[in-house]
Amino acid sequence: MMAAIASRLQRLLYLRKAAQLVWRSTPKLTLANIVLVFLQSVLPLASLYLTKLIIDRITEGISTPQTSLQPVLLLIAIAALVAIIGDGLRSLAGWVSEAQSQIVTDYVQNLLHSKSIEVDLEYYENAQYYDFLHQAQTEASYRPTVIVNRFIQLGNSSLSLIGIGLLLFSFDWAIALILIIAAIPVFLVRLRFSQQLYRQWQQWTPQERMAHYYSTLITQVDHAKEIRLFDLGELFGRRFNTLRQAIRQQRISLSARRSFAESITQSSATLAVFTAFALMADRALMGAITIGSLVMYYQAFQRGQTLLRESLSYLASLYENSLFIANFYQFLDLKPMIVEPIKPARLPATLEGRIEFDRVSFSYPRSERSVLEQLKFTIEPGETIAIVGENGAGKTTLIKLLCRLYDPTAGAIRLDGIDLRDLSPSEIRTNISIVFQDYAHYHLTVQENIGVGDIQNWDNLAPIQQAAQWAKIEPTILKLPQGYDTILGKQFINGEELSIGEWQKVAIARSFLRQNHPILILDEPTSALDPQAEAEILEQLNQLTQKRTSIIISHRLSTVKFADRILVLKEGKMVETGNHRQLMEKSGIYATLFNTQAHYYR
Ligand SMILES: Nc1ncnc2c1ncn2[C@@H]1O[C@H](COP(=O)(O)OP(=O)(O)OP(=O)(O)O)[C@@H](O)[C@H]1O
Repeated sequence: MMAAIASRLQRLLYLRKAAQLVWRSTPKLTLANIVLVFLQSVLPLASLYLTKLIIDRITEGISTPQTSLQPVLLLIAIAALVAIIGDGLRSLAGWVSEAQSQIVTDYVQNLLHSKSIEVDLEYYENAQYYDFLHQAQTEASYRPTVIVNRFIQLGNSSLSLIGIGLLLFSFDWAIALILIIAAIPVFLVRLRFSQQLYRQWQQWTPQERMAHYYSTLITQVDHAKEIRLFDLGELFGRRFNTLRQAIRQQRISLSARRSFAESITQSSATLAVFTAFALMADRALMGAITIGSLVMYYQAFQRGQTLLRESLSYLASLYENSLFIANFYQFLDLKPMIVEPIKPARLPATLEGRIEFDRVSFSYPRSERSVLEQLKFTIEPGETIAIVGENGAGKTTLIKLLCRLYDPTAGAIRLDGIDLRDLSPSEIRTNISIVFQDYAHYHLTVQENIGVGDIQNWDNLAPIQQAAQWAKIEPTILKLPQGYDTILGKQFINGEELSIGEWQKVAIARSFLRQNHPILILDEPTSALDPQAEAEILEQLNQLTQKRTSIIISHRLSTVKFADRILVLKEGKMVETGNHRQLMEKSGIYATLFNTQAHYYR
């Protein structure tokens, strides 16, 4: 009971927040919207009154011969002017509301983007996060504008309703009561179906996302080759249809039930109008009211009914929107675990680059499995360390911890003696230059693709050209139609596709751009390169890593052979350490791996 009340109050709070959001993003247009809707609600009252005056003048004129047409024409002209102004205001209001919703949509999208950047990497490995994101993306872009419009419309229709209600009450309270009673069932039906729609929508989200996933598998370039070669199109298409069919059927069935319930309540409301009409006709026949008044009261009753229905429907819509907007605010409330300490420690102005793993253990969130166990080693400034080990040994995970994308479950990682958890994540990351195993392909120009490695200077072509030369990709770039200005990838017009190895060289160039960063991390940097390119880049690396602390992960033992020290990981534990010669003499895991690889090259 208390929980239900708390959740209702929370929803009211979300409505307020949504209204504030719209106000913050478009104050002028919101004000214009309020004024326009207000004016639009006053005009119908004026035209009602004008209709009464016109009819009364005509009936008077019929009974009094030789009455001039002029006063009636004047009234008709005023009524026409009011109608024209009404049309103009409606068009203007349409434009204002469109402009407002465009701005709010982009504003909301920006909030979603900021939160997506802020949350931990861990959220991206969590299906519930994607459900949240999907719900926020599909609903939040337009709901805040709808909420504000509903508030304004509710305010206005309530104002008009008060006017019409007073008019009807002054005529006959029973008629006013009929008006109210007839509207209540329509309102209750709307509330009930809003709740059902929301509940079902929450259940649909994972299925909708999965259907969307199958659709992207079929339509996106990433899988286009395999879809054709393995003939997967029909299978994925079928799965998409099965999911969509289930959702569609539930939607259609809910919509049918809603329409049926609405038609019943609506018919009773229509019956009420005619009952009221009969009562009014009786009064007119008894001579208690003029024909003009009959028309006015009847129109007032009809208008009052529309207004009341609208007001209640705006209320129901506010309720429905409060349900749907809740997910957006819950998404915005997600808290990153990897945060800036309240008083971050500062790294020395010139970082030495000593890295210390002090009995570091790690399990991924929501997983019992230990990925790293009691890792203890120190990398001295300027040292080049290689990490080897079979697939799944924990090499990339170790790097993710070092970049503070995750925090260790136990133990500590220190940079120049300072625990990473005491440092601001951005300060750690600005000292590291890295090539990830699954580096990104940006469908941007070549210059931008390399420039993202040092975003403060990405306009500066000279260092980018230098990095491209070191990564041995410049000859390829110069052959592209627009050189460094060529867009890479085929997503956009005039885009040029590179080979996988060429893309990898672009990623390497990106990391070379940060040549002043004291720590260099390369996770499988040359996996797609031909032996010649690999040798050239390794040679370059040797020069660039002279004074930097460097970590290289590679399965190609020829790549790691030259490292100062090699760490061998097995199932998250460090099982051997030493330089190439020492490890070969030891005849352990490393020596076996090296000899196996060498055997295949002989
Ligand atoms: N995001 C994740 N959530 C849960 N488990 C993960 C995640 N990423 C990796 N793992 C698990 O952690 C273990 C270590 O993975 P990691 O990527 O560090 O291995 P690796 O040594 O780099 O392997 P490879 O040589 O194949 O690149 C694997 O068993 C993997 O299943």
